[in-house]
Parts: sequence; structure tokens; C-alpha cells
Amino acid sequence: MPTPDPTSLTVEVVRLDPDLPLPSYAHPGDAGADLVTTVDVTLAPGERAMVPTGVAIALPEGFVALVHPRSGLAARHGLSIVNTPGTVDSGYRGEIKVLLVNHDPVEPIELSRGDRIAQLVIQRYERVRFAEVDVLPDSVRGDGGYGSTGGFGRPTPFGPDHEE
Ligand SMILES: O=c1ccn([C@H]2C[C@H](O)[C@@H](COP(=O)(O)OP(=O)(O)OP(=O)(O)O)O2)c(=O)[nH]1
Ligand SMILES: [Mg+2]
Repeated sequence: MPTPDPTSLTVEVVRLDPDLPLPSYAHPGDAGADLVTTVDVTLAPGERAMVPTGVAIALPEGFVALVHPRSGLAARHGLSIVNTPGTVDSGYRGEIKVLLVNHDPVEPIELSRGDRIAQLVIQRYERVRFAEVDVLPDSVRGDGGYGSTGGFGRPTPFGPDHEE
């Protein structure tokens, strides 16, 4: 039996570069649709660049597109995104761009027009009302953060029952 197409949302896309593909999912079930670079670019070690993808989208209100790195390029070459994940707002109509960075300490990264450089994950988001108060409700974590539960090992016990 053929798998039903689970695509739930249509997103309008303008191809600013008609010779390059639309964002596309590599497999059924993938969360990320791959984006390509429209330009050849070489990133020296530590260098970053704003790379055009040749697409502009109109997301319905209530949805956001997040620009994520591709893990294979990160693992093999140290390629990542400076502001990962990038946020594409539903009202944005400009070209989607990717702020690539080469984290490799030694090797340059050469990208060619049409290479898949990032992936777009489209999600619902909430807009909230920020209600100002003087005191926040208690919680078990409280203001502990930034390693308060310990490092790589098992979490340090904490909370109301813990005695030093
Ligand atoms: O990786 C990204 C991140 C952002 N954008 C576009 C879409 C987004 O809606 C707009 C603004 O992004 P953001 O809010 O992150 O940037 P900002 O520095 O806060 O700019 P602004 O003052 O325009 O909001 O830039 C991209 O194309 N790629
Ligand atoms: Mg902003």
C-alpha cells in the first residue's frame, strides 16, 4: 500500500534562481528540507559568510522556519551556522540566507553553487503575553543553571531533600 503523503501545510515559495531546486526533503519523515547555495564560496578556517539560497517563502502566521546546520557537513568539515538555528519569521519575504561558518582549525571549505548547505525546519510557534510580576512562582530548579547539576558525570543531587 503506498504511504499517504503526510504533508500538512502548503508554503508558497518563489525561486529567485530558477535553475536551482526548491527546498526538498531527502526522505519521507525528514524534518528538514535541504537548502542550497546559489554561489560558489570558499570559507577559510574560522571564516563566516552570508550565503544566499535562491528562495523566498511566505509562511502562514503561527509558523516559523528554522535554519539548521546539516550534521554530515558539520562532522566531516566543521561547517556550521553562526546563529544556529536561524529564525525566518512568517512575515519575512526576502531571500533566505544562511550564515555559514567554518569551524575547522586548518582546512578551508569549498562550496559550489547547488550544494546543499543547510536545512529548513518548519514549526508552529506560540506568541505569548508577557505579564510583568514582582515575584515568580517557586520551582524545583529555581535559579540554578549553567552547570548547577554537575559536569559530564551523573547529576549532583539537588532540591529540597538534598543535604550538603
Ligand atoms: O538564518 C537566517 C536568519 C534570518 N533570516 C531572515 C529572516 C528573518 O525573518 C530575518 C530577520 O532575522 P532575525 O530576527 O534573526 O535578525 P535580526 O538581527 O533580529 O534582524 P531584524 O532586526 O530585521 O529582525 O532575516 C534569514 O534569512 N536567515
Ligand atoms: Mg529580529
